[in-house]
Amino acid sequence: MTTAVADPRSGGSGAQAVAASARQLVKAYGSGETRVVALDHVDVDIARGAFTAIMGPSGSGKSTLMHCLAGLDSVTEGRIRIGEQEITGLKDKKLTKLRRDRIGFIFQAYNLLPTLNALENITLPMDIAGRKPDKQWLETVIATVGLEDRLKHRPTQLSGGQQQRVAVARALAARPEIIFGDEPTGNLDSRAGAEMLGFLRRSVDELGQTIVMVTHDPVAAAYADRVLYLADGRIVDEMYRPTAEAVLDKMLRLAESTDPGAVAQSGAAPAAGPAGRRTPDGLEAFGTFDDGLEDRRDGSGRGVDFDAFGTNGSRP
Ligand SMILES: Nc1ncnc2c1ncn2[C@@H]1O[C@H](COP(=O)(O)OP(=O)(O)OP(=O)(O)O)[C@@H](O)[C@H]1O
Repeated sequence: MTTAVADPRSGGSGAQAVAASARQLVKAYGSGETRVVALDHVDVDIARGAFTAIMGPSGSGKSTLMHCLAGLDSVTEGRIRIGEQEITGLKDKKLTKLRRDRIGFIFQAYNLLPTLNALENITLPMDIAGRKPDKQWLETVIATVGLEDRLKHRPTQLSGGQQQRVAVARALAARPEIIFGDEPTGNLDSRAGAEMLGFLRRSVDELGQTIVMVTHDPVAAAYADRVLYLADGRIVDEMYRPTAEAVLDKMLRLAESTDPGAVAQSGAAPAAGPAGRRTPDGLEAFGTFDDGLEDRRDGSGRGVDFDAFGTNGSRP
């Protein structure tokens, strides 16, 4: 299945620049009886300057897709491009350089170096690449993630949320061509998560940053411009301008179509009640169903400093 980057906001006519793409991407692990096809002929274009979320049940291939797109994992078949450059077939050294110079990462395990303080961790990728940080931008990033008074602290002296903010600041500071995040807000409480997502959103809107994020959380996905749905290693659906409700609804329908029993057995009554309370059971296949949905989604939930991050009104 081919997923073109048509932008419905421009009436579907204007094709957007592509930041990364996969063509007929196959990723298989193991061999013989233990062979697992994690990605099954995936075609996808990731639009430049847009925020893309990847969703799908546990084991559907989300992380594998992200790792392959980011050049962190080899592919079994197919081609990956970052911008115009094909990365499949690149030798390790070139791939490492490409990742270092052009890609930013935000993982749940923050991968901060314990011997460096927060500021040093934030600027480390640029230091390694021999690039001077743009001082003004660095200050903007640090101020926005609220780390000004923690810059001299080492990771062990920071809370989990602060460490994650360092990791996000590190990814953004170098202004990479594309940032990949694997559940970037997974370990944050809802307030810190909303702040982080607001900041990522702002970096897309105001700075043209390209972000790809794997998430299980409909609220997080609602910050994106586009949601891709994976099931069994294939892209089975997508949604532009998502809302948390619409994402949740789509997840429910996909869970029903891939495992009708799960939703039926849960006693779910999809027509009744608020979407967020329907069928946590039926959504288990999607991993961590976020029970805090309503808290963060309702009108008053916007008090969670969305304004401070310039996202008020439009998201999630
Ligand atoms: N290193 C590996 N060796 C063997 N199989 C693997 C490996 N990594 C992933 N897989 C398998 O590939 C499939 C896709 O895994 P992947 O981690 O991409 O799924 P996911 O959608 O990110 O799942 P989750 O939401 O649970 O993190 C799964 O069946 C998984 O068991």
